Amino acid sequence: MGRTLRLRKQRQKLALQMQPSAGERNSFLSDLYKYLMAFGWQNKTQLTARNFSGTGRGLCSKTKNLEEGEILIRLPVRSFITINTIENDANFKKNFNNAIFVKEHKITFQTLLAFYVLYHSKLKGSSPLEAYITSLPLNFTNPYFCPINELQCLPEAILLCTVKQNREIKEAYQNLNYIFHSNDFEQLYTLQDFRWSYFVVNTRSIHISVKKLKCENNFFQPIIAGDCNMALAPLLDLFNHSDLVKTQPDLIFNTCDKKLEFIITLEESPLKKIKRQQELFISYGCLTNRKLLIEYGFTLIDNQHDYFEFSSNDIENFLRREYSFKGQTFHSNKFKFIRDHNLTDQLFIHWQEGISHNLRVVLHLLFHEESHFTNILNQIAFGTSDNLKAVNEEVKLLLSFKMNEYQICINDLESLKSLTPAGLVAVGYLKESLKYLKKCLSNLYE
Ligand SMILES: C[S@@+](CC[C@H](N)C(=O)[O-])C[C@H]1O[C@@H](n2cnc3c(N)ncnc32)[C@H](O)[C@@H]1O
Repeated sequence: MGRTLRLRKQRQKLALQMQPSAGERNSFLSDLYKYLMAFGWQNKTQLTARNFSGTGRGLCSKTKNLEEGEILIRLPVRSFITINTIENDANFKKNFNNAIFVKEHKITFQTLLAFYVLYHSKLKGSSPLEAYITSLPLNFTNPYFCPINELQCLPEAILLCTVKQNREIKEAYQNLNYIFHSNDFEQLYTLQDFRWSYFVVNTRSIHISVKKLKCENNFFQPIIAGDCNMALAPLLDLFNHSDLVKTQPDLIFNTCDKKLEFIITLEESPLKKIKRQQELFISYGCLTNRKLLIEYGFTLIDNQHDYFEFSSNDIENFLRREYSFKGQTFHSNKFKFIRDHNLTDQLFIHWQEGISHNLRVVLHLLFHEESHFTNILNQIAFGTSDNLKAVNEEVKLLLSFKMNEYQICINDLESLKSLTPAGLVAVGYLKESLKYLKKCLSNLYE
């Protein structure tokens, strides 16, 4: 069997495995409805969950056609898991002794929220959040979940992001172990389990202003680094993302029951009318495919918000390995200047808008500036952009260099015997990036 056919079959098999069987399908929904209705929720838009081809599980309206300007979902904020939920959970708080909270072991609210989900997932039938916990996915497809042999095939920039996530997760877990009041912490809550709950929060949390929540207790306040403007929102977190829609989240005060409500309005959609049973999307923000891959474990085809970012390592590798620069030397003062002035931030290319200002400056300084004296470099970098020479030829070489690297990554991944769901998603990202780089390159030749 050819490699492409084998991979296609593998992809189809995995897609089937990831789909719940007929019996399991949406069995969580009725309990989730009951959970929400206990807080006064009315399913005004008749939302239901379904499996959609291409995006997996998502939401649609069972009976209503919806259009721009309409509210997609309206939920009572009391049904969310917020800092208030945690602060008001006396049983949960019993596991902590806030007298030993020290600044060396501070945790982010994301960590506390992730641990709260994990804690409730272990309570099984006795958790008031059981209906919500049951609605959560068991697996994720972020590159973080790629096994070593797949990770080794990924581009350095992706690998570095997963290394960073790993460091943050381990540090968070150690800090939780320190503040949790039991010697059995690691047996009760394994690092493996914590990874799951960490990604539950990473892929599903929403932003909510803590000021509007009016926090009554502050037991955890001394141990939290940063703000608590984050929440888990049952049902709402079943909406998939689209780059083509514009949605507006709002926190409003319902004058009838005098309670806070969270609503999402559909502001713009390419489909003016979304028919019943058709998938409803929200926007998670203007996110690039790299961000979607790292944080959410998926990518979009022809993502409207995409651009391609280069790191300082990319530029260094390009100078070191590009064949046509063999024998060429680049003065170390230029590198120092570029680093010291943070010119390696925001090095990107957009297929229509071209390269970012910083990328233009960096390529000019490296390839077109004869002087290496700081005052001259300063004048060029921070003077008018008329001083900058055209760098099209260097950009073409940089794009070809990067395309070659991505093609090698794809070949390496596809030559593995089998790929995990996370590996398959990573291949999809690489192919989409390659397509994007080709589009940028062909624009330069026009
Ligand atoms: C907030 S949840 C949305 C509901 C999720 N599909 C579920 O079954 O629970 C976010 C996750 O959904 C998936 N997702 C969201 N939008 C997607 C899209 N356009 N295509 C593919 N997967 C998507 C990703 O796995 C992401 O991490």
